[in-house]
Amino acid sequence: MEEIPNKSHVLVLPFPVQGHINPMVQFSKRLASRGVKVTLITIDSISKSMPMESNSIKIESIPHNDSPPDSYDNFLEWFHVLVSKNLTQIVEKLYDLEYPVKVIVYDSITTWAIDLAHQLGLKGAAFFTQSCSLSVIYYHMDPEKESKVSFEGSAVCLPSLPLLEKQDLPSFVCQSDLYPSLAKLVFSRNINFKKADWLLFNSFDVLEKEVINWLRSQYRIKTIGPIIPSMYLDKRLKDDKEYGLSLFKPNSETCMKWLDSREFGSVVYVSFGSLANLGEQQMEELATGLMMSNCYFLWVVRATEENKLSEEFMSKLSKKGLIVNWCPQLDVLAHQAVGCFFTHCGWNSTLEALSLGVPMVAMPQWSDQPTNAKFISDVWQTGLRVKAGENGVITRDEVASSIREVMEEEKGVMLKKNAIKWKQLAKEAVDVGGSSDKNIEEFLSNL
Ligand SMILES: O=c1ccn([C@@H]2O[C@H](COP(=O)(O)OP(=O)(O)O[C@H]3O[C@H](CO)[C@@H](O)[C@H](O)[C@H]3O)[C@@H](O)[C@H]2O)c(=O)[nH]1
Repeated sequence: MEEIPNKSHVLVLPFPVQGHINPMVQFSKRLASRGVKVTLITIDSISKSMPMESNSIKIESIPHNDSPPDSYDNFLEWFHVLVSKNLTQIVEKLYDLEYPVKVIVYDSITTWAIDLAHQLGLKGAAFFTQSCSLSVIYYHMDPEKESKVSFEGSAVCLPSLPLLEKQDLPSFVCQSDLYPSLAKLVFSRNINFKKADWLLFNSFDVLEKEVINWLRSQYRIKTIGPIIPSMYLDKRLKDDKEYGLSLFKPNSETCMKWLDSREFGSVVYVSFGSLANLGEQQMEELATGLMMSNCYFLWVVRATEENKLSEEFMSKLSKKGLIVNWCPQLDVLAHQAVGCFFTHCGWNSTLEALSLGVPMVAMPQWSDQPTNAKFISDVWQTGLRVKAGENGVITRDEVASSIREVMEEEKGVMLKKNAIKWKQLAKEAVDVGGSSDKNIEEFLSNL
């Protein structure tokens, strides 16, 4: 029987930072591959600096005269104002009888988008760029909630989650005084549970089974991940090798050439994502620890962080390592020379490592990363977590010994075995008929 085309038009509105753009652009491509029309809404400073490399989705870019503010909080407010001013006009411009705009898929952090969607007579789907576990923690520990759970003892027990110690909790829970307005904003994501028409999570059922079951018992959530370019997992979308909208320019050729000349499983790939800033002392310990591990390493140090590397380290670098400002991370993780990923545990990096079967050394920094590290080390058992010294700094010895444990010791063999198991399960989730695939299908058929 011939399939009836789904003549819907979906608008996708990511919060414009790399870790949020990647999964939402990728989700857009997944939808477009099923015949719906998809328009990604972003801002000029993003679309102009890096033209989109996908012709399956259209871009609607909002012009702005001023530069986006540097601080995260101010940026969010600035983005809110800009979108509010322009959204009606964009929706009117996209008016099409044959492919009517039906829904806005918005970043769960921009909770105001659900009201805008509803005012325009559209549905709103909140897209969560972090794990389901995070949402359950935020749900129970929301300071505004009357029956909130507070962290007092040495550990907290929340429904469906493993026992969480202080070091496993998101930074906004333990250090809310450190980032008060950002913390408020993070917890305000809970509004999505009340208002959104759909709740879409970049995760997959078996990965966070208990947590997802608990969330499902309360809300109609849909898991649609891991949402990474098709060529690395299910290979269903032809030529889908990159997310497509990179805010940093990767040194692809240098990285791949360097990796090609290394032996199987001999390289540690090190990256802290697009936002983290390590202190100078921590950079020094990390740099020395990498040298001491005696393994080859490919380290992404963003241009703004490079001045933290000492001359002494740089003078010895070429014997063991390569530093680049940005790399094609998926290609790197998929390379046979890479034996482990030394990571800050951003949710995308975590999912990418799981999907490509790469064991990890977890060195979380803030936000959701400590909880992701807990799952990596204790639940999925695909990595080790470094232990901080008394002043909170991870020492050179700790860096070197953790790497050696994953790269050379018996424990590393077990971690690799588990990593391969998760790779297979991730593939099954997104393959035709898999749990995430079915959820995307269902989302579209109910538009
Ligand atoms: O050299 C690099 C380094 C990273 N990446 C990509 O950039 C993304 C980074 O995302 P993520 O690992 O999630 O880290 P952050 O950029 O730090 O992401 C922010 O957003 C995530 C999703 O909300 C959160 O989980 C993180 O804690 C938060 O810091 C990934 O897709 C990587 O593949 C590259 O392509 N090249």
